[in-house]
Amino acid sequence: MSEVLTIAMPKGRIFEEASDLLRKAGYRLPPEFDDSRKLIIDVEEENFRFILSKPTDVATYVEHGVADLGIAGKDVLLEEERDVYELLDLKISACYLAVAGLPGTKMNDVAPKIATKYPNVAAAFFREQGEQVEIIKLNGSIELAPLIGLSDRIVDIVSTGRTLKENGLVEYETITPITSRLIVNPVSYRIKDERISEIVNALSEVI
Ligand SMILES: Nc1ncnc2c1ncn2[C@@H]1O[C@H](COP(=O)(O)OP(=O)(O)OP(=O)(O)O)[C@@H](O)[C@H]1O
Ligand SMILES: O=P(O)(O)OC[C@H]1O[C@H](OP(=O)(O)OP(=O)(O)O)[C@H](O)[C@@H]1O
Repeated sequence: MSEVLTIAMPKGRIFEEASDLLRKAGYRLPPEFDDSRKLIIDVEEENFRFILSKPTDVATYVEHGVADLGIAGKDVLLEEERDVYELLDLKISACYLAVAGLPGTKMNDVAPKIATKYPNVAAAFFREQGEQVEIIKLNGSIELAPLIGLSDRIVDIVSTGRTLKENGLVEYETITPITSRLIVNPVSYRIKDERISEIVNALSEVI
């Protein structure tokens, strides 16, 4: 019998598409998987242990080795630069990071304010553009910031564009496209390489 692999799955938006992909790749996940408040789900037939976590915490579990594998948004990986390897672009939960703001506005000449959930990505983007900005970290409802005068611009995820539109904001620049990635703990990758390669191959077939 092969060893158990622990996989950190993001709850929320990515969860359904990630489970569908695993099923398409031939893994039998129980119905409990889709409708449960349990945070640890053992799938004995496949020798998997799933841990269900906040999307932003997946890479933390993998970095610390309490999960061998994980599924995480590229946005989170760019923001946190965790010590994990990226094995596959799963091409699910596609969206992109963009700079947005009120239409027809210029950024303040001196230290324009940028509100975002992604302070590191935003700082790196404006640094590369040669702009000195002040980053304001928020945890959600980022689109509020320019509407109430907290910031000149936001850096946030855009998917359908509906949130920007309904709040009267426009996109100024695209930063980078985002999809979810399969990530691995570097030590697990070395010692559980056979099983991990098997999963990578099975998933590659259905991406
Ligand atoms: N429209 C979208 N808004 C936000 N994230 C999206 C969107 N479309 C795809 N994603 C992907 O889904 C991930 C976020 O999932 P979800 O929205 O469930 O988490 P969250 O609730 O924002 O995270 P947290 O619970 O930590 O605040 C992002 O990291 C990104 O990769
Ligand atoms: O382009 P759209 O399809 O409208 O999606 C983009 C919106 O979705 C996300 O917010 P989320 O729903 O996660 O809420 P939050 O503001 O609490 O982060 C993101 O931060 C945008 O606000």
